[in-house]
Amino acid sequence: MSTLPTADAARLVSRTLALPEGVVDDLLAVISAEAPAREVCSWVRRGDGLVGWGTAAEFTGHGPSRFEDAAAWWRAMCAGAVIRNEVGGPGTGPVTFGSMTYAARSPQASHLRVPAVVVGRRAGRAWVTTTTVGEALPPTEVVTEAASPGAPGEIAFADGPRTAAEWEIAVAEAVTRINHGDLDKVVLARALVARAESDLEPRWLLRRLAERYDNTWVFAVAGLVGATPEMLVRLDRGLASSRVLAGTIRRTGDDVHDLALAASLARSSKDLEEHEYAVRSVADALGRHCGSMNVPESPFVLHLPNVMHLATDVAGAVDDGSTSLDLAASLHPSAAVCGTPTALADDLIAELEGLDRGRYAGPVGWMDASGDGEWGIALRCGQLADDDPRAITLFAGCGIVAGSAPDDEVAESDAKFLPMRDALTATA
Ligand SMILES: C=C(O[C@@H]1C=C(C(=O)O)C=C[C@H]1O)C(=O)O
Repeated sequence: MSTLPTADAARLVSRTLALPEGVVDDLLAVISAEAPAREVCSWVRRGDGLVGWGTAAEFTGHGPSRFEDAAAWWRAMCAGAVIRNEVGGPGTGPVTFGSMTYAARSPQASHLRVPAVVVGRRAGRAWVTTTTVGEALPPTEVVTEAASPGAPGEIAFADGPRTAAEWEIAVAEAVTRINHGDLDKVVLARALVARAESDLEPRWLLRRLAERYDNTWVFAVAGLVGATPEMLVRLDRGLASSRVLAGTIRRTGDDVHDLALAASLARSSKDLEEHEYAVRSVADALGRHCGSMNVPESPFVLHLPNVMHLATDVAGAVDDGSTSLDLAASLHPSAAVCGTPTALADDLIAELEGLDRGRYAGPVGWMDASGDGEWGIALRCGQLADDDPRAITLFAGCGIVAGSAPDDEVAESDAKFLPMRDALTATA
């Protein structure tokens, strides 16, 4: 069902040039104002990362083989490529952004997208890559600040397939199944639909998200826009690392009280148990590709403006030639977004959630021709509607374990909607 290129079509031609200091102070500001919403690509954290626009090549895939098909497509595109790269290092040369569906059963497509123009920044160095499919090197792009995006105006929010009250009942049912011994943990998600007065611009949302959530990766791929705090896997010249999050507490706005809450989160047996399942699932999957691993014994508390999470950074030295997308495929779905055991949790999600997650909770990120890249989990995000430029569906989910209280989980999901809700309703 996937669109694989023919050998002829696979000839990527790409040129990467260094940009002088001062040209790119703000990656998000250089994204072309003319780019249609679905063409805007972003992966930016604290000013570093990659943005892109335009289309050199595109892959869409479905079903259980979507990761394999995407990996084969990128290998074919890179095998025939002509690459002029005067910068070097991860994220230079031709780059594909990607966003994969959470579930193999989703009717929605998984995407790889090679922008015509990519601008990157890392440790004070900036570059521009132009890519095309054909014979001749593409012309270079003049990188400048684009016109500011417009605010979306008044926003109306409506329930997704389930109201909060209906979702609470689904959570209660999940707790019953867990107490009955059917499984240990399941992650259930809910959706909200937002409709704006004016067309929604990813550039507006990205900017607002980056301003407030500097501990996250601010992403956009094929209309999926968000700010994720969770790094599924980064591969940088053989070193793989992953930031596992699970176990959450809402912030109150009172810093002293929040510190006390952070201390209680680090001691909460319910949250530590939920966290341990997620770390195990990532460490086991990554361990299959790595000669040596570093798995810290206890988590730290990651502070975000809306919530705090238990977090563990896992690392390993990859010894089997896997690319970052191969690693993302074997890590997905982790217990942070699915549950434990995986197959039972996945079945319960299908039974109770009443939602097509689409690409929410799937891997989102980028990869270069060497296979290095970064894939986060698409959380704290929204999917722009295909048929309505003013509509976006927002998603939030919570890990449910034996000690979970359904009303607390509703409040936690509300807190997880906040980054996108605030970005939509910000006035400037
Ligand atoms: C599923 C989401 O978040 C995940 C669930 C968490 C939890 O239940 O504690 C914490 C971080 C994420 O791994 C989401 O934000 O939608």
